[in-house]
Amino acid sequence: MGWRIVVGSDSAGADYRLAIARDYASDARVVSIVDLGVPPGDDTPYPHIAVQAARMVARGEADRAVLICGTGLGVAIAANKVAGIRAVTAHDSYSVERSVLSNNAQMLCMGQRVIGLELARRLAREWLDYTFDPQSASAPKVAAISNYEHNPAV
Ligand SMILES: O=C[C@H](O)[C@H](O)COP(=O)(O)O
Repeated sequence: MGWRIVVGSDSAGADYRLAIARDYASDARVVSIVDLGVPPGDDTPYPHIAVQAARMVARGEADRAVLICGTGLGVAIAANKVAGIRAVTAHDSYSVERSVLSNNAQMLCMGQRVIGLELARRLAREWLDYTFDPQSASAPKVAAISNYEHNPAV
């Protein structure tokens, strides 16, 4: 299987987003990349990019998304407003691994003002090594998250 990836950022994350998109363009595991922007200097607020990316993943038009902003926080908060989305901010290798194996997260968010470019590129690359195991002990916990989405009053 090849990954269908969407990338997006606000202006504060544009440089890292472009670098990661370039890496994915030469990664044999990636079959398609949609770049939602924005260019450096564009003042589009990060929630609009994050929700656009999240909706693409939720609709099944992309498998995974990488979002970059200044901290990686705002894009994750915004993306998680979309039903079915599990977006995480992760800046270390172990968290990136567990975000998939424990949480089945489809969206990785990082902060251009928080970590170095080479680490961000490495984490974006490592992230594609992992797939969630629906038979794992983590699966019922992820299902419990989804149940709160479907039954918010419970
Ligand atoms: O989480 C938000 C991001 O870091 C964004 O790039 C910058 O947001 P701010 O301009 O509101 O600090």
